[in-house]
Amino acid sequence: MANSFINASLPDTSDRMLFAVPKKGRLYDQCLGLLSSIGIEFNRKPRHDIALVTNMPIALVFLPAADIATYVAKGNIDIGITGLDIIRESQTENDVAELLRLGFGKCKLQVQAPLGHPVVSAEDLVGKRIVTSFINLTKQRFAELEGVDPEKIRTQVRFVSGSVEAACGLGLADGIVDLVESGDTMRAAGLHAIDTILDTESVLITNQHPRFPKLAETIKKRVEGILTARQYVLCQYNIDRKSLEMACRITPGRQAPTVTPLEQNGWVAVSVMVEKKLVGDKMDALSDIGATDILVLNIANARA
Ligand SMILES: Nc1ncnc2c1ncn2[C@@H]1O[C@H](COP(=O)(O)OP(=O)(O)OP(=O)(O)O)[C@@H](O)[C@H]1O
Ligand SMILES: O=P(O)(O)OC[C@H]1O[C@H](OP(=O)(O)OP(=O)(O)O)[C@H](O)[C@@H]1O
Repeated sequence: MANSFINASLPDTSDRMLFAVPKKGRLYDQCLGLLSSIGIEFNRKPRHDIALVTNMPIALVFLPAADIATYVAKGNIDIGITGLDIIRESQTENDVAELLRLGFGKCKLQVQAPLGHPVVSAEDLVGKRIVTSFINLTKQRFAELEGVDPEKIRTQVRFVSGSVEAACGLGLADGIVDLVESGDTMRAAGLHAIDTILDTESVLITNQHPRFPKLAETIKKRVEGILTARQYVLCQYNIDRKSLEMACRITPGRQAPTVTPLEQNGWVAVSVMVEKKLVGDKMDALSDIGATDILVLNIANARA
């Protein structure tokens, strides 16, 4: 059960859903962008980690991404955004409900070793020294490799809180486990990836028993609408009715295309949602079967 913040210098959050957002780091900008696109308005005073939303009964709580899953799991926070890696590392997956994958903060948790060394697979690091911020996931992976329980592994797994990639160069580790997106940080440290433990991205989570289930559902639907709008475009074109069946096979839409008769005899106008990443191919194919006036429009928001 979430507690309100009881402190005279803090705003009264007792009647508000507490929504945790990373206070800095890789997910921060994307989260603020998402909050703005779902219509959440707030004023955050400098150095304040709680901000009252002005147009919904919500209080935003800015927390380290690494702590958000734990707060949500324990019920101190009702809903939040964090990384899948953090949920798994904090072993809270059974205590939080994953509402939506958000499509940003995508990266891999990988075992890495110095280039030019004989270590070419994670098995080669069994019994050696590993440094990481992801102690639990690392121990689980080496437990699998060693065929024992995580607390019985021979591999020495040591925690550092950041700049993990420096550990091998400084002589503290034979290998590391850390997040990799572009691979630039890894390569700059003279490392290469030898195993992937997890593919991660940011997720919207709630407590299993949220205090404000209707409001949490509203947030989920709004976010879903924005994700759909980001993923799809609206494609409009004209086509001879004789080719309509073929055109509908090319652009079946999410549900079905909208078809409107044109004044021009035997022709129809089609309006249909198309996945953004496929739109070039779809336009080529439509053009090949004689479609004309093919237009592609961005979708600002959507609701199923
Ligand atoms: N390079 C990256 N690309 C994409 N997502 C990332 C990347 N690095 C981290 N993330 C995601 O963002 C989350 C927060 O990581 P980030 O490095 O921003 O932490 P932080 O809050 O700044 O803390 P720290 O001070 O420990 O770095 C990670 O758990 C992961 O889900
Ligand atoms: O593959 P890349 O695109 O180079 O990204 C990977 C880096 O990003 C993260 O750190 P971040 O830069 O967020 O800072 P941190 O080391 O302080 O956590 C992660 O810990 C890696 O170091």
